[in-house]
Amino acid sequence: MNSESITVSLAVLFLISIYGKFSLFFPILLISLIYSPFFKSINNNNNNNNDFTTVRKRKVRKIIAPSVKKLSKKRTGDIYTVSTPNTPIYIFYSSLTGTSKRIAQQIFNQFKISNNELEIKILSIDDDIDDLDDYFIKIPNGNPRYILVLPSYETDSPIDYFLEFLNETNNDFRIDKFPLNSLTGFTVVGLGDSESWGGEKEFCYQASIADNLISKLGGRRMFPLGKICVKNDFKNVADGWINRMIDVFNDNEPFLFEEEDDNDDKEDNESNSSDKDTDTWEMEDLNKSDELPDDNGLEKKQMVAKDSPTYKSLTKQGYTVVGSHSGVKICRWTKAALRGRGFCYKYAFYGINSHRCMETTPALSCSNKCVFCWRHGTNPVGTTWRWEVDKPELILKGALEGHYSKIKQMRGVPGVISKRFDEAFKVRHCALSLVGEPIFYPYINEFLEMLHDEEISSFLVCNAQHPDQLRTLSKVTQLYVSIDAGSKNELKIVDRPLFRDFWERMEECLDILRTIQKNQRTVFRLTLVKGFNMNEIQGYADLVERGLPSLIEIKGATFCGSSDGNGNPLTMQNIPFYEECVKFVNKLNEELNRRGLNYGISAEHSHSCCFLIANEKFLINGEWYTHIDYEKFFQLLKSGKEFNEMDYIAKTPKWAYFGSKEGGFSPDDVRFIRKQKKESKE
Ligand SMILES: Cc1cc2nc3c(=O)[nH]c(=O)nc-3n(C[C@H](O)[C@H](O)[C@H](O)COP(=O)(O)O)c2cc1C
Ligand code: SF4
Repeated sequence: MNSESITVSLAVLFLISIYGKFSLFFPILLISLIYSPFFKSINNNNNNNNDFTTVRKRKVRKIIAPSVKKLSKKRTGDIYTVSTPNTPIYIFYSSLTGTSKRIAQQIFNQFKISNNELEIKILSIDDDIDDLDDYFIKIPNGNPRYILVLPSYETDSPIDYFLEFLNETNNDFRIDKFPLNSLTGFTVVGLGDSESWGGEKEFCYQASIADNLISKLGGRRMFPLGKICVKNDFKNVADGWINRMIDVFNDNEPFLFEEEDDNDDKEDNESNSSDKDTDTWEMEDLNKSDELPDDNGLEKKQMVAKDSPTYKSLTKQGYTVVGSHSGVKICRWTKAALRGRGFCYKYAFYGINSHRCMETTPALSCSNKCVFCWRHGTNPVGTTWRWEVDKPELILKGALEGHYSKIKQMRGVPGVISKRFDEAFKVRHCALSLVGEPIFYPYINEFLEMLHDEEISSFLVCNAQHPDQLRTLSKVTQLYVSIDAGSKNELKIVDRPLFRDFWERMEECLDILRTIQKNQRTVFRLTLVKGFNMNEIQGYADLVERGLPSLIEIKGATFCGSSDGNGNPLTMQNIPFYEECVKFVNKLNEELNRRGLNYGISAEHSHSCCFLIANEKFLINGEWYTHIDYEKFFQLLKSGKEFNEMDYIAKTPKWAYFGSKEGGFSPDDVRFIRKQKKESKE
């Protein structure tokens, strides 16, 4: 306790003691408050000791790095020397606009030049690491050394998720309190812009938080946190930090590491406040923008703020960002249908008019990082909603405006059919499946109701990771869950889920489909990726048996860019051929029938390598009824009565049948094959 607090406390004590009968109670209360952890933490936060050899107070732990020697014990705790043999080095970085990636690469190259023998790896936290647990909970062998290169963004970015992960690990009682103890050591370098974000809690603030959290998780700081401004003598400062750091890492000189003792807590707390707070950073800084505080008193960021790199990346890819977390994009089938060049597979399977369909999402963030997803590295990820929330009215209005403005741009395109162009200005279908996870949006039910009020059908796709939201989801025209693999191992590889209990979550979602949501028209969507998820027929059949969906859509993955820097590791080798997909579909159908589950292959859209297996309740008198009577659906909704998926079925046209000569291509349209493709076919 410092002298000011003692003076204030004595004055307050004196005043209170003049109240006769409370004279004993208040002084006792005040004294206990002064010694309480709350007062202590306020007091401690005023101390900004940045000595990198000390760490925050914590329980004493077993030191398991082999090269740690106890030097002495003093009142504040034990002091160790940690020698730095040539253990492997891991350079982690996160980068939205490339600067941190370049610095990480420079560190990698310089280490290589200085010591060719060194085992050294460079990893993008966002793209190369499927599971953060593998590096920040279970540590790779050999007591490695970690170097983290982190930019700071006041707007939401993948770094927020990384910091959230470190913070959760720090608070998770199931996990070893000091998982980073087996590292030989670590250092962090932050990149930021001190001209625009010069405040103490702004400049490189996320690197500071990471540095603090890694230390709390048991990491031993081998070199002080670096903060480099990209606008201010950038090259010199960066070179200086990197050179000194590499010298220190290579010189094998032991460094000091101090740890606090938990035995004489009270005494230490009282007398050593000055060496407790190496960190002036608290978790509130994770969310430090000036937006509305949430229920926990934390401040919230926008998911995709207008000035963020994510916004730029999404708009460059043709998305219209609506509000701060929703998006709309005109689909290539919508354009094709406007030009009479064919409808998407949903026209063949369910009668969706592609030119009257809007593809949108009220939540651009996702809790997976699927290998076949067309989103590119910068997209927001998270397991909980940590952003500002936009109202459903704003989202629907903005999405329709964005969609119509893109339709308008099509007016001069050769071949646009005027009737379809007119119709396109009254959207009839909404595919909630663009990127991200629509069910994550806190007002998804209100949003659906608004769509239905406008007589817009809703096809909602979810990733089977949010059972709580699925349980309370209201009626949709068609409810999808993505089933991206038939086994836990494959699902982890394909979806790269953020949830640790991703498999159990998926199983729970399937149980919900079979029970609570049994009246919905449910669809499993399988995306086949060669070399990833095409073998586990038994596993897929188990999942079908568990969820009992009305329909199963099976689609060969489409190629959406190289693995070069966009977080998508697929190449053309992973895209299955039509015949390979047919083989898979036949096998799955046979397995379902073998188990006594009545499904049949009903339709196909060979053009996009897409197939439909349907429950045989949709096969009436030898004819398939997988199409939807949309009018009927809205009538039923308005009636307020209970209804199920069989109440709004319609007949499937023969040209959409599996094996038909049209292969699901609408006979009203003309198939257009791009010149290049045509030539290669010929
Ligand atoms: C939208 C936006 C927000 C930023 N916010 C901060 C900030 O809060 N603090 C800071 O020090 N730098 C901030 N910066 C600067 C970046 O951290 C800096 O440009 C960094 O080099 C980016 O690294 P990267 O290219 O690896 O993504 C911001 C930059 C942008 C574009
Ligand atoms: S259903 Fe999907 S693919 Fe078909 S038009 Fe709509 S958004 Fe495009």
